[in-house]
Amino acid sequence: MRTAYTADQIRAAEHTLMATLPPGTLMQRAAAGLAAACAALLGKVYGSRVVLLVGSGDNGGDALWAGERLARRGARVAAVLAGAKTHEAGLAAFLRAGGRVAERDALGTADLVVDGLVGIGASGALREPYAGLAEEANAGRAPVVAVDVPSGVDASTGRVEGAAVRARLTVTMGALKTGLLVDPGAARTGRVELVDIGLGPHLPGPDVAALTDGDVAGLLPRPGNESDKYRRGVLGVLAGSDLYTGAAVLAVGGALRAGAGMVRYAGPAEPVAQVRAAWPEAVITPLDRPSIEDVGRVQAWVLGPGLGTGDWAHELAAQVLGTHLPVLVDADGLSVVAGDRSLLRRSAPTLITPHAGELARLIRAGREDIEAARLEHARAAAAELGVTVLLKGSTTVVAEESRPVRVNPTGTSWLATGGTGDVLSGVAGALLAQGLGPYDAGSCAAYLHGLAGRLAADGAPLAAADVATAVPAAVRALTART
Ligand SMILES: NC(=O)C1=CN([C@@H]2O[C@H](COP(=O)(O)OP(=O)(O)OC[C@H]3O[C@@H](n4cnc5c(N)ncnc54)[C@H](OP(=O)(O)O)[C@@H]3O)[C@@H](O)[C@H]2O)[C@@H](O)CC1
Ligand SMILES: Nc1ncnc2c1ncn2[C@@H]1O[C@H](COP(=O)(O)OP(=O)(O)O)[C@@H](O)[C@H]1O
Ligand SMILES: [K+]
Repeated sequence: MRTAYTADQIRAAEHTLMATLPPGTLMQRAAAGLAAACAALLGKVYGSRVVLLVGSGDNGGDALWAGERLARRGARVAAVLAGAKTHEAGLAAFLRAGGRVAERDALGTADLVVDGLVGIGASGALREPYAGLAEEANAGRAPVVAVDVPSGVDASTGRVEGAAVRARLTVTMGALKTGLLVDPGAARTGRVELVDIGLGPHLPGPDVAALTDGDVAGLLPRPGNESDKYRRGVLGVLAGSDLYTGAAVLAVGGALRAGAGMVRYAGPAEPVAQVRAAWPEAVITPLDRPSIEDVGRVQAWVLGPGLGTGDWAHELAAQVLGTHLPVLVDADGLSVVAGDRSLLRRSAPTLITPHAGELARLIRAGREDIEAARLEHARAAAAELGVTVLLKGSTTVVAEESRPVRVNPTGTSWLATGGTGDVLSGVAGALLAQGLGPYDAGSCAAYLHGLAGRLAADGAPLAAADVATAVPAAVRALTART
């Protein structure tokens, strides 16, 4: 598990650790790691041109002390001082080592730029001259190494208001910051390297967590010797309508590929014909009225993709959410519950899988506000609705009350195509049916779906059905790597 923390959490841990150490020790540890990472990126240190963007706080101090180390190894290091004040000891050591203070035009000839403008002490959008320097660094040819966080990215949330550095590499001190894992901030970090400064024992419980291959491999249910199709977990899928048939086919496909012992599909004539043709493995109940009575026993339900939003869908939603089984609500199912939130008041686990627009309708917020602050809104929705929330998008997050938000590290923007969400609902539903709780089912499904998306795309466009097809390969890949 990779864990990440807010700026306040980091600051508190640093405070405790610093009290046990001689002054300056942490900054020296940070600078040593930063200088080593810069040297590795440069390849050849001697004679290379490094430009430091130095803000007024300790983030600038880190940059200056790392610049000092690089200068001692023969790099030509220039510091552009952006703040009204500068870390005094860092600047003095930097100058002693042969570093020089320069104007911003030094950026034009840099081989490497070190962004030490602001770190966890930043507040609000970058002000001038910081904002202009960040943009100039982004426009240049030299790779940018961000110190702790790319300046302009909110370390605690990943929010970006205004200009922000776009780094090739972010060297972060002590522990990951939440903003490095969540878009739009995560899109600015490049590769993230963690420098151990001894903070570990002083950190509290994490703000967010990201699963790894090993975590997912450990959580995924596997059939044992004694397994049969019923014991592995049966999923019921209520999806599709005569108008929208594809959603049913894709959701059932995702579920079958994600290890359900059996998938029972129930729906009207058109999607029944399509699902039957695509998936002979599914057990099908044609519905001429909205009732789950004849569907047979299941261990979990998926409700919603392509279902429509009229009386038919409302009736099915009321019945399924009235059971004591885990239910995943997606797509049209979310529109139905947005119109009648009392349907979500139940004691069995409920996992909802909205994209930003669907969550906006559910919690009466603005879509753009949700996209800019995914974590906060997913958390707020989980608390307000009393359900587990998987918020889809460029960074998928899974929020459940009193637990760190799980931030999904896999995926590719090739997944931004119609129908991939339907596949995800099938995958997550299958994991619920196999006995995972909604928090693990949601976060493992997002992980597998993102990995399957990467395998299916492999640098080129994909269709949603390809993602379902690639789910077994994703399971194999992550198992092989652990
Ligand atoms: N503590 C430790 O033990 C260790 C800390 N470490 C390092 O210290 C970093 C934290 O340092 P920090 O606390 O000095 O804050 P920091 O991020 O440099 O910036 C604060 C200054 O920036 C300014 N400013 C703020 N917002 C702004 C804006 N929007 N636009 C423009 N300017 C803005 C504001 O200055 P002002 O404008 O008030 O002059 C404020 O005072 C941390 O990220 C890590 O790199 C490591 O060495 C490990 C050990
Ligand atoms: N820019 C992106 N980067 C990565 N994944 C994305 C991006 N945009 C969308 N996705 C993923 O693609 C899927 C789209 O789901 P959804 O919006 O429900 O589409 P649909 O309703 O057409 O199935 C989600 O899993 C989402 O996380
Ligand atoms: K920075």
